[in-house]
Amino acid sequence: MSQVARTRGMTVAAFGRRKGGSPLVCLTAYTTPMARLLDPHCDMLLVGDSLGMVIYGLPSTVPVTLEMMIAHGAAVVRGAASALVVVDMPFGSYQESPAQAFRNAARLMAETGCAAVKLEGGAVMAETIAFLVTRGVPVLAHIGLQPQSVNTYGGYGARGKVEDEAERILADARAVAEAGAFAVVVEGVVEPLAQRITDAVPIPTIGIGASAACDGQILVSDDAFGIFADFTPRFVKRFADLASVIDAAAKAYAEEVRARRFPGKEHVYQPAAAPAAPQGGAPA
Ligand SMILES: Nc1nc(=O)c2c([nH]1)NC[C@@H]1CN(c3ccc(C(=O)N[C@@H](CCC(=O)O)C(=O)O)cc3)CN21
Ligand SMILES: CC(C)C(=O)C(=O)O
Ligand SMILES: [Mg+2]
Repeated sequence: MSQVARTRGMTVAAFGRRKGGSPLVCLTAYTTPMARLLDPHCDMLLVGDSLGMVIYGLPSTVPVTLEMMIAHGAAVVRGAASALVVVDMPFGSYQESPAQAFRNAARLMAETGCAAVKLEGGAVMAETIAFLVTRGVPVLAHIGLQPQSVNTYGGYGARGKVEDEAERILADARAVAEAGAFAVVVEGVVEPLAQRITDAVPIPTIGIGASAACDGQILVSDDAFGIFADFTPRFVKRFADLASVIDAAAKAYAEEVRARRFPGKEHVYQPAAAPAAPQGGAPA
């Protein structure tokens, strides 16, 4: 509970003004060292509930807890100097009522120092978004593919392929913008729908699997850097193959340990140098 409000770097207001400008650059981060590395390059760092699948090995984001989001949110805030830090509200922490959402969003903000929270849902969440925003909690909305609803929807397939679903998602975008969300993540929708949404709302659209028509882009950084490969959605581009880098480093370490080449002399603590020969008399 010792986080101080951040007074430099990106604000939600400045983020919102980037609508239609140069694309907003966003990535997920879950740890302090990764936040430090990504911050100079990003407008926003999202502490996504994808951390459940990416770093805890869970089968979906559904079991992720508020405590996990608080611990990782605080870690990312400690590593971020200028990017906006947004923390995902986990499944079950906001769907019950606006009051429940406020209580848990307030904990996320107070205990991590993040600038805003994200929650999944369109028109159904509009009342909750307005309740939070009017009480001091900036909200990033998330529409289209909503991973926390995998059990009701039944999969992670693309959304808005047929016109009636596309119209519902467009109505979701309008509803969250009207409710006061400062921006909206649009996940897994066909390109023409991403374009219609981006044209229809006055807030930035941040796409993931939603084409270059959006005002910005986000990816799970472990996907983009080739660390996570349990599954690879079509929308992921691998900008690095860190899995190979780590594999080669672990192999080299194992070989050197087995050959007793590591640790070397330079890695080993030595006893104090032998004292000079006594000159007679007791030491001072
Ligand atoms: N590592 C990671 N990256 C993500 O983008 C991500 C997570 N985890 N966890 C939370 C959600 C889940 N997401 C997912 C998960 C799987 C697919 C996927 O398998 N997509 C397939 C199509 C699946 C289908 O048609 O049913 C694809 O080919 O894109 C997409 C998004 C996006 N989010
Ligand atoms: C992929 C982004 C949008 C997300 O919600 C997450 O990482 O949990
Ligand atoms: Mg998420």
